[in-house]
Amino acid sequence: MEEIDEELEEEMMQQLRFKATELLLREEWKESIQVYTHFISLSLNHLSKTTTDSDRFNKLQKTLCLAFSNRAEAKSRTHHFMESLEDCNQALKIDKTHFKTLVCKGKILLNLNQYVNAYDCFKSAALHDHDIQNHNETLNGYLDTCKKLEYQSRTGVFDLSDWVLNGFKDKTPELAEYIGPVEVKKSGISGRGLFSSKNVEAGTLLFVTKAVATNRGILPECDEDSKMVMWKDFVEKVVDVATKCRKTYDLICRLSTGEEEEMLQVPDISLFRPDSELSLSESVKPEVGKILNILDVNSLTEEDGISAKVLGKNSDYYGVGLWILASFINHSCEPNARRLHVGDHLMVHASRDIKAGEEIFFAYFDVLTPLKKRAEMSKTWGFSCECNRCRFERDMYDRNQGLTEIEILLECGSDIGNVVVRLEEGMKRWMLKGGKKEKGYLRASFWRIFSEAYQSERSMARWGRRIPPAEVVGESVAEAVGTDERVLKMVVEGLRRNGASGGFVEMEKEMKLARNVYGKVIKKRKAVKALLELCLCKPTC
Ligand SMILES: C[S@@+](CC[C@H](N)C(=O)[O-])C[C@H]1O[C@@H](n2cnc3c(N)ncnc32)[C@H](O)[C@@H]1O
Repeated sequence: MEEIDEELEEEMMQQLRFKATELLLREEWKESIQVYTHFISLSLNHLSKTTTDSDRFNKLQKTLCLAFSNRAEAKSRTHHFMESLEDCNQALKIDKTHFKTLVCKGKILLNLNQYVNAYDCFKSAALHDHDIQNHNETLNGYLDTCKKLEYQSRTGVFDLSDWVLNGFKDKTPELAEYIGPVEVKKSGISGRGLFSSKNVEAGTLLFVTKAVATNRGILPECDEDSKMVMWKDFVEKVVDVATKCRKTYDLICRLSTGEEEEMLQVPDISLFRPDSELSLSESVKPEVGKILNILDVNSLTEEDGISAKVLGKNSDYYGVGLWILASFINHSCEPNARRLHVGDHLMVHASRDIKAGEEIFFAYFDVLTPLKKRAEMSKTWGFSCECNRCRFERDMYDRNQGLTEIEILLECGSDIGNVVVRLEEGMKRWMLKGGKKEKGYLRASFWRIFSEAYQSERSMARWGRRIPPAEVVGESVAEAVGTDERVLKMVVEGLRRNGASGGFVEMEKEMKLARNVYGKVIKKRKAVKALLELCLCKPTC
């Protein structure tokens, strides 16, 4: 009787195994996971009873190892990386040289930014490869990738030059996660902030981090409905990742919901390092409401990130994402850092020199806009900006009528050149002592009129002699509130228009400014020049 039962059970296991393999081959991952789970549970039960017959025992162990390995593959395809890793470990417990499992585990570890551990897995796979000819190339590719990413994440040496020089036609470069000279500390602005732990020069890479999730698309004409659909999909993606990875969920939960920021804990920077402890605990049921609040406060859009428009994307492109470490950066209307989106990675670099202990800020929204507009924008983020620039400008509006008069002139449709002259002359009167930085602030706030005036031959013919050259205005803005592509374009066009371009000093000036905008991750001079030319072709916003 027992024998018949056993036979039946074996036959059933055989059928389950065939079915699971078939589903795996058809890439029906979820279904295949289910069948493998059933098979594994029966096999484990069977194995516990098969202790005397060593041949049968070994055969069963072998099929069990393969089942764990295949289920790991299916789980990794559905992004259940932690569970997949557990299955790999189970398979390797049975056979630590199991080629397929070693490769699968290597790929998961690579995905989880565990470059050294991934390298060890691929190396071990290469040692136990029975089909050297077929696998060599793939394995060598993985080994090279691990080495390259480990080097990047250790040294912070990244170079996107070749990609740029190829016109962004190659596939997006592979990037490691990297944490440079930064730490999270209590901020004088609100809650926590990210701070520089060293003196760094403009252009220096501060960190590179991969998105928890992103959602991208082409949205013509600011289509709000489609934006909503994209947002909903994005939220679902974040919840999905949080459900599948406890570590990510724990990190997300450390982010601000915008309320009671002073009570929030300051996390140690080591928590964000790619090699920080992985927790293999089972998946969690995230609090969706909490995640929603966190996403409201911390998601970044790519539409204003330079890569959206420069690095190969068109202007209708809209992308939204959550990058955890970047979420500790507070906003300033005179930022000292910029972000560059490359694929799902966010590269943050200093756009001005930053001293050790100084807080790092980037702009959450366009800061080349008047105070009123910036106040509206920060309100949508749920705060009122108290940066030096906002305080200075608020004080200016309170103290004298000059700026209000400038705004009235603009509203009345006065000649742009005339308004620029009024502003320039007003600034001489209002800022009796130098006020170089303050001039830069106001020029940044009235950026639009400067930019329109320089574009208008009529205005320049009439008012040009009383308007400072474009490069002077651009440089003062860059110094006061930092650079962006529009500032770069204004300076370079100004230099070229005045015939001042081409000399060594001017060339160096252009290159330095471009490095501040794009960061030192574009190493080759030729690539910086290519970006510069691309930026000059774009219409002035
Ligand atoms: C992405 S988080 C920045 C990190 C945050 N301070 C924290 O402790 O997690 C955005 C939130 O920080 C605060 N914040 C950022 N910049 C600010 C600023 N310039 N002034 C006031 N609050 C700011 C606001 O509460 C905003 O909702």
